[in-house]
Amino acid sequence: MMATELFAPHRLDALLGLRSAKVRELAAHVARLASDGAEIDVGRVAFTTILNLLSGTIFSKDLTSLDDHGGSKGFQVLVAEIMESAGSPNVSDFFPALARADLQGLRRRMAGMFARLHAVFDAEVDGRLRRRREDDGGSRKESDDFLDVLLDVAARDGAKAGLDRDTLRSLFTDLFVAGSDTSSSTVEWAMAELLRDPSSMAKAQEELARVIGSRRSVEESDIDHLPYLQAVVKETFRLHPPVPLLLPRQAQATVEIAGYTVPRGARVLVNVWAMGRDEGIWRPEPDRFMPGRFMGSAVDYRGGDFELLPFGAGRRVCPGMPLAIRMVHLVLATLLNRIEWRLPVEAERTGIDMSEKFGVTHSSLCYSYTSLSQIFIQYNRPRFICLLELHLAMCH
Ligand code: HEM
Repeated sequence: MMATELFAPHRLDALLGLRSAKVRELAAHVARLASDGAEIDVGRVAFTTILNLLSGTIFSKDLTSLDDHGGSKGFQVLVAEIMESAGSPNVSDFFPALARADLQGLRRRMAGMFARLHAVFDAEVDGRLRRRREDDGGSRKESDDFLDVLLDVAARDGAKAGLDRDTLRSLFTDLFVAGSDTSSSTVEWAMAELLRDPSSMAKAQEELARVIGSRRSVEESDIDHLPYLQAVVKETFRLHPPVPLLLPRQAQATVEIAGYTVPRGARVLVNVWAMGRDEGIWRPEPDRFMPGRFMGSAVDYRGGDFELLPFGAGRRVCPGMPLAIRMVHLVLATLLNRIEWRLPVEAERTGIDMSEKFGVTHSSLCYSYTSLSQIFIQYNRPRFICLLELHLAMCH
């Protein structure tokens, strides 16, 4: 259903105007901060914008705001907290016998956070059902967003559709948790890499100036005409895949792969982080950010080229990929279009801290025309490498 209904091109196209409005707000927000001489927290504005792009697509509504007034931050803070807890190493994953004891209290904390998140979703569903009842006995469509599609299917197929309240809650939770930090951290890594590499930054901005001209806002239809921007996104996925080990798999049968025996029932982690830096594949300088390596190359990230798999591949490939690709290019292009970025004096002197942090963490990277304060981003490299070696050692 995700592939055929929710993320189908016609559905995403139908909500194109809504996403366009969100990135226009982002452009205006950044311009306002810049004219005030304020610092711009790239991680925060990207995260907020992506959350609203998602909530627009799902509920036709903003669930947070770029401006800090009012209580609009609640939802954003909640999603960020869930990401952080979900990404924390959990002793129970490695010693299932201890799971019931919930030694770190993670399960208890997550349950509380999910209850708050579900209350937000319940309010959206209840409100929509009420309005649909008021409109022509429930037959009129409100907006063609994901919620309408799901309620239409539930109304048409009844219990057969399997879309009861619990399922809707889980589905929305999956979409927000899986779709927000992954997309916004990609934008943030791309900006960090471009700031460290002025010649790539200049190329991306020249291309935007050529293609977008004097228009203030970038549209999704422009993306096809921005090959260098696309190369920047590919190079960012190669070096900084937001899900570095994909989702765990379990071997259904004992198989031999590259000289290793993977026994039936073994849990297998695919280390796309290491694959993206494999010097046998990525020559020259696999650790260096060089978007130009993708210019004129047919290698793509949609699951067909096994050297670049930020969205996974096969039956469990990320279902949100069509939306993620649109959002990441759109937000990145909006931040780069007609804006001259510079690091703050201090960061200019010390360099950007590009170290990675364990967990699915809402990162914070601040820039302005004149300043950047800090950066802390995901995933601890050594830990992931150790984990993979441990698994291979266990399987061998
Ligand atoms: C740059 C952005 C994104 C990246 C890199 C990404 C990557 C991934 C990866 C690697 C997986 C696991 C696939 C596998 O193990 O083979 C996954 C699963 C998933 N993604 Fe994404 N994702 C992104 C954005 C999104 C968005 C925007 C949504 C929805 C709004 C989304 C929804 C999901 C869901 C629901 C799953 C779980 C699918 C399942 O259980 O099989 N993702 N994603």
